[in-house]
Amino acid sequence: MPVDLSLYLVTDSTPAILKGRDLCTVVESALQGGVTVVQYRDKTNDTGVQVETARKLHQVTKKYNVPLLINDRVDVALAIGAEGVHLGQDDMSFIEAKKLLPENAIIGISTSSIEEARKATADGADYIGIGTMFATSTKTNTKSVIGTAGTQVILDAIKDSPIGTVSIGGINHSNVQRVLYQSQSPKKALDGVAIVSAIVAADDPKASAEHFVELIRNPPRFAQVSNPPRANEAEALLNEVPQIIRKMVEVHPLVHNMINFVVSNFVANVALSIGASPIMSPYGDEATDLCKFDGALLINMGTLTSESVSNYLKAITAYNDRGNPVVYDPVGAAATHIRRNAVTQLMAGGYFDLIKGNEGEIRQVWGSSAVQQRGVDSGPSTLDGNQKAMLARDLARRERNVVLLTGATDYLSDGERVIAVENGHPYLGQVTGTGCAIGTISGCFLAAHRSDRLLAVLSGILMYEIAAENAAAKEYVRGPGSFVPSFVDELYAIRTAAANGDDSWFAGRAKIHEVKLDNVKPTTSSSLGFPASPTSPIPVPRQFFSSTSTTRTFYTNPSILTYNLVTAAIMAVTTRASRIRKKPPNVTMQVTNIKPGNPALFICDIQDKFRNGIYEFPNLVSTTEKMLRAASTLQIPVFITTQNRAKLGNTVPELQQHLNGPHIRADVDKTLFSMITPEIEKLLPAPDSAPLDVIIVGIETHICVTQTTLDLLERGHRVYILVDGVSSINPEERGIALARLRDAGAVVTSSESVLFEILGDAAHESFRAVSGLVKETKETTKGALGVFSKI
Ligand SMILES: Nc1ncnc2c1ncn2[C@@H]1O[C@H](COP(=O)(O)OP(=O)(O)OP(=O)(O)O)[C@@H](O)[C@H]1O
Ligand SMILES: Cc1ncsc1CCO
Repeated sequence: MPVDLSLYLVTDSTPAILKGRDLCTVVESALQGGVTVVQYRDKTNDTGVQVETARKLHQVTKKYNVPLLINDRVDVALAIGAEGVHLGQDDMSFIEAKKLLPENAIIGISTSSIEEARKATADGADYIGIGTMFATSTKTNTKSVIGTAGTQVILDAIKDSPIGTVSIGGINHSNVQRVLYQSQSPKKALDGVAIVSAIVAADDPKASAEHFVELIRNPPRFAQVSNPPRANEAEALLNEVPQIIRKMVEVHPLVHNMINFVVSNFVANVALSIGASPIMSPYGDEATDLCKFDGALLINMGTLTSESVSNYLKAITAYNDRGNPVVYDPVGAAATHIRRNAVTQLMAGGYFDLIKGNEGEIRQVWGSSAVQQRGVDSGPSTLDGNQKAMLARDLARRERNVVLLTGATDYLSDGERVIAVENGHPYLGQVTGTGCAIGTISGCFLAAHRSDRLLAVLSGILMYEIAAENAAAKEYVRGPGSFVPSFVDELYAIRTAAANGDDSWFAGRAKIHEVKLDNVKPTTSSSLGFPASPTSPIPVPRQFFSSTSTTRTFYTNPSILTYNLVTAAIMAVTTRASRIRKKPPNVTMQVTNIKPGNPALFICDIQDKFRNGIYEFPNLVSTTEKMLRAASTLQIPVFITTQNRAKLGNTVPELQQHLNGPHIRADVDKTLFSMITPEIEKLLPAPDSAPLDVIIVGIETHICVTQTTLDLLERGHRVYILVDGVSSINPEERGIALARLRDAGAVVTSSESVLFEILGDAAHESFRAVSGLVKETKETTKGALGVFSKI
C-alpha cells in the first residue's frame, strides 16, 4: 500500500511528554497540522490498555484518512484493524508478520545498517525507518547514531529499490531541512521524517506539525546551487576570479570569527587588509544579532574550551537559519579525544558551507580513526595527490558542501569539480595562523559571492597565495618574521588594485589545474575505502590509512633468503618462471605488533568444481561466509577471484548472496595462480601509500593462497591467513604452506581472532553486529577449527 511518509508522527505516552493531555487529543491536533502517518508506540502499558488506546486513536486517524501503524505489536494491530505495523530488529520477523496480517497491511522495519536495510528491502517491507539520526537526551545509545552521512550510505545501498524511507531520531524544526538535504544520495532521498517529541511535547502540536510541513516542502536556505563542470573548468574559473575579488572588496563583508586566541590578531589584520570587516566573538548568543549583517561565520576550534562547542552550535544555528555562510576549520581535529568529540558534535549540529583543514584534520572529519595529529600540524602526509583530491571530493559530496584540504598544494572540491592550487610560498608553512586566515578569507568571499562557492573560495586562495609569493620575493624579506608584515602589505596592495579595476597583478600568476578522478568509481559512501561517517555504525573501517599503533622494524632475515633460493629453484621449472621473485619476499620488512587497521578480504577460488576434492570444503565455505558477512557490516573491501571460471565454475552459490555491494571491489577470473592479476593490482593502493592488511581465505593453500600471499608481501602489504579459511586437496599441504608463509612474514591466525582485532574495542560501533555474528556461527566455527587447526 503506498503511504505518504513525509511527516510521520510517532507517539509517546510518557507523562512528561504528554503533560497531562490525552494522547488522542494531541494526535488529532497534529493531524490537523498535516501529519501524514501515525505510529502508536507504547512500551509501558499492558496489552488491554494498548488495545483500548489504539482503538481510540484509530477512530481519530480514520477521520483524517491517515494510516495508523502499531509499533511492535502485531496482535494489537490485528485486534483493532490498524493499517499496519512497525517492527524493530528485535521484534517479530517481517515474514511472520506478513503471514499474520492482511494482504494489504503496511509493514515498516527499523534499520541502522546497510545489511538490515537490504534485508528489509529484499523481504518486501513497505518502508524502512532509518536511524538513529541524532543522539537525544532520551536516546543515549550513541552506537546506533548514524547521522546524515550514515543515512546517505544506507540510501545509496538501496538506491534501486522503490521502498519508502523515513529518518528517525532527534529530528526537530531546526535540523529537519538539513537532515533531508544532507542525507540525500545521488539516486535516493528520504521520503520523510519521523518526529516524536517535537510534535507530541509541543504546546501546540498543530502549529508544530504545520511548521514541519512548511520546512519539509522547501530546501534549506543554505542548499547549494549545482555548478556542473565545464569543458575547461580551470580556465573558466580563472576568467572569473578577478571580478569576484573586486566584488568582495566592494561588498566589504563582515566576518564573524569564533577563532583561537593564538592567531586572532593576525587573522583580523589579514581580513582588514583584503577589505573585509572582522569581528572576533566567542560568545554564541551574540550570533543572533551578528548574523543579521549577512556576513560569514568562521568556526575555528584551535583553542577549544569546555564552553566552546555549545557556543559554536548556537552561532551555527543562527547563521544556518538565515542561510549565511559558515566555515569550519577543525584545527587539531585529530590531536586529542576532546577535539575528536567536538568534530562529531559540530558535524551533527549544523551545516558548514566550507570545511577547511590540513590533511590530518580533513581525514579526521571524514571519520578515519587512524589519524593522530601531534598538535595542530597536519603531521606527515600519507596520501598522494590523487588521494587528497579524492578525499576532498568525497567529503564535499557526502556533506553536500565545499571542502578545502590545504598544504603545499591545496585541493578544493564541491563534490563534482576538484581544483588543485599550487600557488603560495613555504614561508606560509612557517607562520602560525596562515591556514586559519584562509578560513576567514574564504568566509569573506563566500559572503560576497553565493552562487558558486568553489569559485568564491578559489578566488580567496589565489588572492592570498599570490600575495604571499609577492611578499616573499621582496629583497628585505629574510625569513618568516619579516615575511609577515610584507605579506599583509601585499594583500592590501592587491585589494587596492582590485578596487581600482586593475587586474594586472593576476595575469599569468595562477597555478591551478583541475584534477580528473573519472577513472575512480564515484560513490557517496566511500571511495578509497575512507569511512562513510564519523558517527556511523555502518562502515567505520580504518582502511587505507596506516594505523598509528603499527610499528615496523626493518631487518634482513637470512632464513628467508635461504628458503627463497629453494623456492626459486622449484619455481624455475614451472610455467610461471617469469614470475619468480627477483628479490625474496619481505626480506627487508618484518612487521611486529601489527593490527589489521586497514583491512581487505581476499577470497581465492572457492569454486564448485573443487567441492568434492578439497579437504573439509564445507568448513572452508562457512568460515568464508562469516567473513563476508562481517566485511559487509564493517564495509571492508572484498576482492574475489576464480580460476578458469568457464571450466571450474563460479564462486559457490552459498557465497553468492554476499557478493553484492559497494565494498565488493573486484570479482575477477584468472589463469594466474596468484590473485594479484593486473586487474586487481590496479585496485591496490599506490606503492607509496599505506599498505593493506589483507585477510586471505580460499584454496589451495599451497598454490594460489601461497602465491597471492608472497605477491602481497613483496608489495609491502601485510597478510593474515585464516587457518579455518584455507584448504588444499591434500590436507598435509596446508601445514607445510602455512609454516612457509609464516616464515615469509604472513600472520597465521583464525577468523574470530582477526575479527576482534579489527574491532579493537567493545565500544566499536559495529561490535554488537560482529559479536552477534560470531555468536550465531559459534558451532560452525568450532567445527572448522576442530578440523583445520590440527594441520
Ligand atoms: N610549502 C608550501 N609551499 C607553498 N604554500 C604553502 C606551503 N606550506 C603551506 N602553504 C600554504 O599555506 C597555507 C596554510 O596551509 P597549512 O596546511 O600550513 O595550514 P594549517 O596547518 O591549517 O596552518 P595553521 O594551523 O598554522 O593556521 C596553505 O593554503 C598553503 O597554500
Ligand atoms: C599553535 C596553535 N595552537 C592552538 S591553535 C594554534 C594556531 C594554529 O592553528
